[in-house]
Amino acid sequence: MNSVPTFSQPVNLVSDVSQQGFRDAMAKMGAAVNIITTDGPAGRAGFAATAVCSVTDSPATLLICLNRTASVFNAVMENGVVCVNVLTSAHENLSSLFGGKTPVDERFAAAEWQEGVTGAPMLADAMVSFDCRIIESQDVGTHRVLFCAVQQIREQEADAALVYYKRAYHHLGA
Ligand SMILES: NC(=O)C1=CN([C@@H]2O[C@H](COP(=O)(O)OP(=O)(O)OC[C@H]3O[C@@H](n4cnc5c(N)ncnc54)[C@H](O)[C@@H]3O)[C@@H](O)[C@H]2O)C=CC1
Ligand SMILES: Cc1cc2nc3c(=O)[nH]c(=O)nc-3n(C[C@H](O)[C@H](O)[C@H](O)COP(=O)(O)O)c2cc1C
Repeated sequence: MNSVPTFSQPVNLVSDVSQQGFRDAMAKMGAAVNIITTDGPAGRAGFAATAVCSVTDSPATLLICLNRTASVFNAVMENGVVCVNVLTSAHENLSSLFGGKTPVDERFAAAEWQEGVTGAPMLADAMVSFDCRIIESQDVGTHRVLFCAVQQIREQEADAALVYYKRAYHHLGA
């Protein structure tokens, strides 16, 4: 079951750039690290993600690119809600847990969570959390692009952000 509308129009994927060439180039694009969580009828799940960006402020909307082979995929699509938890420098180990093959209960046991308005788990000490409802999605290659309407924002004070750059974690603003 899939509660989020998905546009099936194929996207032109022709490119002369190799997969490895693209990844090597993308490794030079530093990015904030996030833990994306969901909860609802399909259960709790979460994954680490750098492919997150702002779409528009009117109405407040984010996009997330989720690999369709990820273990969280069905839960995210069936629940139709996500919380984007932006990580601080204190969350390096947590990111590794949510980015690997770790069982879901072990991932969530490593931190404290609260419930946002959508029911998705909010990381208690995140830099900022965006609690969202998924309103549209589009498949592109291996990934599904999720368009997410922001329902609630919670911000907190933190010394430094967690950044992923050249295949390693860095602390920004420490
Ligand atoms: N957007 C994504 O799906 C990302 C997935 N990852 C996962 O973490 C693993 C380790 O990543 P790295 O240490 O950075 O080394 P890597 O060489 O596998 O990836 C380098 C960069 O390429 C991009 N990338 C990697 N896999 C991708 C994918 N399937 N689709 C689109 N972009 C992708 C990301 O920007 C990543 O930081 C990756 O192999 C992948 O499984 C990591 C970052 C982003
Ligand atoms: C730093 C980092 C960033 C990641 N960014 C993304 C991302 O933006 N989109 C995505 O689908 N997977 C991303 N991943 C991979 C997922 O977190 C996860 O490892 C992958 O979906 C496999 O998880 P599974 O074992 O639960 O299937 C990233 C992993 C790491 C370590």
